[in-house]
Amino acid sequence: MTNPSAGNVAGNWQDAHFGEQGGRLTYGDYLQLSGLLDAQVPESDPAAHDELLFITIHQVYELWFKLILHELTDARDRLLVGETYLPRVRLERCLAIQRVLVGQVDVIDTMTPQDFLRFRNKLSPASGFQSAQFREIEFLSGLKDPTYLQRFRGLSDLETSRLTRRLDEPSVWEAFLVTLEKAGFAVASQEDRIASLLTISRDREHYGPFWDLAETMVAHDQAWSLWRARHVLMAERQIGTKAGTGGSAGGAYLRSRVELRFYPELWELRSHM
Ligand code: HEM
Ligand SMILES: N[C@@H](CC(=O)c1ccccc1NC=O)C(=O)O
Repeated sequence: MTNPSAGNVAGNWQDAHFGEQGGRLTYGDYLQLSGLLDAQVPESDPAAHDELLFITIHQVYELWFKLILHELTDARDRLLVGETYLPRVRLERCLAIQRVLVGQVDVIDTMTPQDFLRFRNKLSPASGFQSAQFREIEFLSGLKDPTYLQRFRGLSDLETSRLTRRLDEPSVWEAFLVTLEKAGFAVASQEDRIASLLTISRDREHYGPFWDLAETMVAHDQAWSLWRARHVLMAERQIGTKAGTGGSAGGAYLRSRVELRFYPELWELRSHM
């Protein structure tokens, strides 16, 4: 049996010229696709087949990095005024994105070392070490490393000013401490902070929002380390023990970075429970 209203829906859809109801905005304009899809420019000539994959995956990473910065900045700003609910929501979104960041390594793993070597020599001295947004995420999360600005001299003026700003402004960790302080917890010394966090951990009925927030921060931290660990395997699968295009020892350098933490005191807390 036919459904008369279904026929109407189809008829209305055609009559209305769906997507052309008089407005001028199109999908392509809204998403600036002409610029976006024009921005994959291989260095190899003739182009090595897998270079498009390599460029695309890095661009996708940088877009997700931009969104993570947007979320973390808002989480930090809200923590500074004592909020806990939306900061946790923002961090949960970062976490979902970070799982995607780890998952999409599978796409790079479809490239063989032979195919990577067809264009790798064109990349030097560039490397992921130069990703300013990656470093901004680290600074904003809580892992501030002022020596990065000296170690990497090829930053653009804009990148330098953004990174300097991230070093100067409060990190998510510093803002978390502001929130705890506003709620009456002592945060001046590491001893104070561990004691405060222990109090929170022992009375979740009372301090649930603080506990949940701290756990989401641990998850954000953990997911970043998982990406680092996955990146070591990605790199060694491609280049073994060779030095990196960026001038580091390669896999050995990357492995030394896996143990870095955004929130060492939240991990330390576990030992005191
Ligand atoms: C074929 C795949 C890849 C290889 C072989 C590789 C290799 C390396 C190596 C050897 C380094 C150390 C710096 C150097 O001396 O070059 C490095 C750093 C880095 N790479 Fe990759 N990488 C790959 C893919 C990616 C992807 C897809 C991303 C995503 C953005 C990325 C992001 C980074 C970042 C952020 C660093 C700096 C890490 C730090 O200083 O803690 N890499 N990579
Ligand atoms: N550092 C890598 C090359 C590489 O992966 C790369 C090169 C240019 C821009 C981004 C890169 N991605 C991560 O390091 C290598 O040594 O093979």
